[in-house]
Amino acid sequence: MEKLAIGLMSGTSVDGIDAALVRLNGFGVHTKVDLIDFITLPFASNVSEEILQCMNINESNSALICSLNFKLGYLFANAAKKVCEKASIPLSKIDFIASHGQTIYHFPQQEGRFVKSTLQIGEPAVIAYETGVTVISNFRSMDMAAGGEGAPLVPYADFLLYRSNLKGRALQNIGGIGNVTVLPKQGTLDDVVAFDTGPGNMVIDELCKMLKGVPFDQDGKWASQGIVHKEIAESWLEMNFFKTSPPKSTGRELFGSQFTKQLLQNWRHLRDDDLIATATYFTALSIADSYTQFIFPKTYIDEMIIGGGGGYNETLLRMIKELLPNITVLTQEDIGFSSEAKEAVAFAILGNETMNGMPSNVPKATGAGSAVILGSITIPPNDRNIIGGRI
Ligand SMILES: Nc1ncnc2c1ncn2[C@@H]1O[C@H](COP(=O)(O)OP(=O)(O)OP(=O)(O)O)[C@@H](O)[C@H]1O
Ligand SMILES: CC(=O)N[C@H]1[C@@H]2OC[C@@H](O2)[C@@H](O)[C@@H]1O[C@H](C)C(=O)O
Repeated sequence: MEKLAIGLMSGTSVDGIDAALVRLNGFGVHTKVDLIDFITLPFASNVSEEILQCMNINESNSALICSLNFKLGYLFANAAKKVCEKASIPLSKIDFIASHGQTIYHFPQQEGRFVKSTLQIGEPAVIAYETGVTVISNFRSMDMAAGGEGAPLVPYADFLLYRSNLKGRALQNIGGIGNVTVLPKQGTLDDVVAFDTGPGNMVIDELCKMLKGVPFDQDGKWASQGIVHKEIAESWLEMNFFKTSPPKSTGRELFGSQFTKQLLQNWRHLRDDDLIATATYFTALSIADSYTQFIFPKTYIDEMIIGGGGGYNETLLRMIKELLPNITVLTQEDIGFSSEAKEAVAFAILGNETMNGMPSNVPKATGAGSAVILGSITIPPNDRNIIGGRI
């Protein structure tokens, strides 16, 4: 049966809310998905600052998180309304909204008194009330309850959309964080491997903010003008995270502003453009090294397909191609999809699985003990039929 759904995503870059309006047919391996429309609503600078403050363990507090949860709920609801307006489709025609929310903190493993846990905020009751549409949210918690890291979750959608009988594929996302889904040629869901490769644009963005007063390195321009200090980037790769075998996930906790401040302190003698070039090479190297260590020994890869905003950084793309000369490196655009919309579409697909009672984590990717149905369902205020059988 055909369904209309909206996927909402706000990622680790904290640049804005992506909203993808999609048409879905079927579920599981029979899923067909068409992107009808897509928007990004950038965060006002005071909102992104507040989110970053909430994420910072030294600056956050419970009042801030309490308020931001609702504030983001309204912003997510607005993004859903706006994408419907753009597509001239009334909200009343939407079957469900799948909202990833904003990750505020992520402990993939226990750290001292902090137990393994993850928190995505953006109150689903507000989204359901404001739109009158059923909302699926809190996707990561059930995977973590089942022993997983709660991330990455997109691999399930990657398997449905990009598996191939002819080619081994690696879907490389370069958002704030980098993560890869490995789809062996003729593989089944059980053959899918996925993990976070390290920083995506996070360190580059931080350097651009601190050194240039701009949010990111547009098309990789600053990096293209700088000199790469390969030996310095290689020394950053000595961190334990890069040596750990998958499953593994990471975030701003490891590669956020603290990390970049430390780099600036240690390498302050380098020219600004050289630091940005070296950080860009660091991302490229961390991706290439992940493939060499953990993917190539087990799986033949024909092509890497890059998604996420990093796909627009031409210098980063060139460096990845140079470091991995034996595989074809493409972007989502090269194969007729959208780099920006990919994750929002993926969450609409995960929401569809939940509404059909299907598990959608990939235990090998997250480390969960079993495949589980993801998400919490929030019923809109006046929908009395939903428990009676529509789910
Ligand atoms: N034209 C461009 N040139 C260079 N970099 C760009 C460009 N457009 C976007 N980016 C980068 O992409 C980032 C946003 O990427 P994206 O929206 O995929 O991240 P995200 O979804 O927030 O992160 P994650 O996938 O880790 O959750 C920006 O912060 C910027 O660094
Ligand atoms: C905890 C969390 O929000 N993790 C994100 C983050 O951003 C990229 C990478 O780190 C990935 O692990 C994950 O997001 C994508 C959407 C995922 O779950 O597949």
